[in-house]
Amino acid sequence: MQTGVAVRIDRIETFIVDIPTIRAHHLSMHTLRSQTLVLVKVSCSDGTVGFGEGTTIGGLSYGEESPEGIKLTIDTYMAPLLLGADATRVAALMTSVKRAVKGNRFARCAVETALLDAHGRRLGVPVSELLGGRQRDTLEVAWTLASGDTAKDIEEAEAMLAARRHRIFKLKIGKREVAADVAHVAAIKAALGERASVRVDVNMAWSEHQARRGIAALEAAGVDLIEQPVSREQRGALARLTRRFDVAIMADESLQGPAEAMDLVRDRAAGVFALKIAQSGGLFEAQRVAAIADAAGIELYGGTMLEGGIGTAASAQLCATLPALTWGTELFGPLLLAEEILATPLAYADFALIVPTAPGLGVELDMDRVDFFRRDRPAPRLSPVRQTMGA
Ligand SMILES: O=C(O)C[C@H]1C=CC(=O)O1
Ligand SMILES: [Mn+2]
Repeated sequence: MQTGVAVRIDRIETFIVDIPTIRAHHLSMHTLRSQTLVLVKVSCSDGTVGFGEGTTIGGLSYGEESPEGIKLTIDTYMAPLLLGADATRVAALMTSVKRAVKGNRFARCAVETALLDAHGRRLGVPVSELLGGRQRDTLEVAWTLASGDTAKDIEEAEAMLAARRHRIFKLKIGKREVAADVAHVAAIKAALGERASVRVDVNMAWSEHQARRGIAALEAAGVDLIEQPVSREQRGALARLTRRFDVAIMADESLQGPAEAMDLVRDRAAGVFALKIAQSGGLFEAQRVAAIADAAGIELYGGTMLEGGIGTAASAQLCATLPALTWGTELFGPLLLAEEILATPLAYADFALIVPTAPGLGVELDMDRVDFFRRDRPAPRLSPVRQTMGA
C-alpha cells in the first residue's frame, strides 16, 4: 500500500450477469442465445465509484479469455495489486497491472474502464476528455444480420432502414459451404441495393483457398468489406488476400494490441483495423493501436465484443476521440440484449449512437436489474405450501 495517497482504491467487486438476446445470433464458431457480461465495480475513498465490463462471445469459443476466467483474474491477481493504491493515477496503475499480469487483455480492459469511469466522475468530465477530447459526438452504427435465415435477415434489415437505425449491415458467414454463404450474402445485397452497405465477417473460418473463391464472388456481389477471412495466425495469407483484391479487408481476431498492429502494418496484411477496446487490452492500448493505424494509413472501424451498456459506452468514449473512423462502428451490443440493465438506455438516432456526455462513461447501471441477472443470485425459495405439495 502507498502512503500519502490522496484517493485510495477501497474495494473491487466483480459479478457475472447472463442476459438473453432478442434472437439467436449465429456466428461461425458459436450461436449466442444469451450474452454473459463480467461487470467490475471499483469503490474509492472519496466516495467515487466506477464500473467496467469484460465481455467475450461464447465462453472460450471466440478468444482465450472466458467470463469465469476474467472474473478470477481480476479477483485473484488484479484486485490485491490495486487495493490501497492512488485511484487518480489510472495510467500508472494499468502499467503496473500489465507488468504483473501477462495477457488477459479483456480483464485489463474491464479494470481500466472502471478506473477511468471513477476518475471521470471525480473530475466531472466524460472519459473522452481523459483521452484527449472529442472529435465527434455521434458514431454511425452497423447492425449484424445473423438470424441464420436469408429472408428473416432481409426483413430485419428493411425494418432497421425504415426506422433509420442502421444502414450498414454486417453478415456473419463461415459456418456453411462457401457457395451457400455467397448466395445468402448476394441475395441480401441484391434486396438492399445502394440503400445499404453490406459487409461480411468470416470469423477466421476459411482457408486461404476458400477465401480466394469466396472473396472474388462477394466482391462481384457488391460487398464493401471482408472481415477476418482466415485464421488469426495466418498473417501471410491475410496479406496475400489484401494484395489480391480491391475490396477492403479488415483484421479483427488478428489484432490483439499495439504489437500486433505493428506486425500487421509491417506485413501490409490489412487495409482496415477493427479497433476493439477489450481485444486491445484497454482504452489506452486501443488509442495506441489507433495511432499506429493513423501513421500507417490504415482505416479504422469501431468494433464490438457484443458488450452491454458499460462496455459499449466505454468504446464510444474512445471512438469519439479518434481523428478518423472511416468505416463507422458496430457499437450495437445493448440493442441485441432483450433486457436493459442501464437506468437510461444509450440513445440511438439517425443511424448513429449519441456519445454520452455525463461524467465518466456517462451511463448508470440499474443495480436492481443487475442483481436480478447475476449468475450467483440466490435461487428463489419455494413457498412452504408449494413445498408440501411437492411442486
Ligand atoms: O466481430 C466479431 O466477430 C464479434 C461481434 C461483432 C459484431 C457481431 O455480431 O459479433
Ligand atoms: Mn469480427
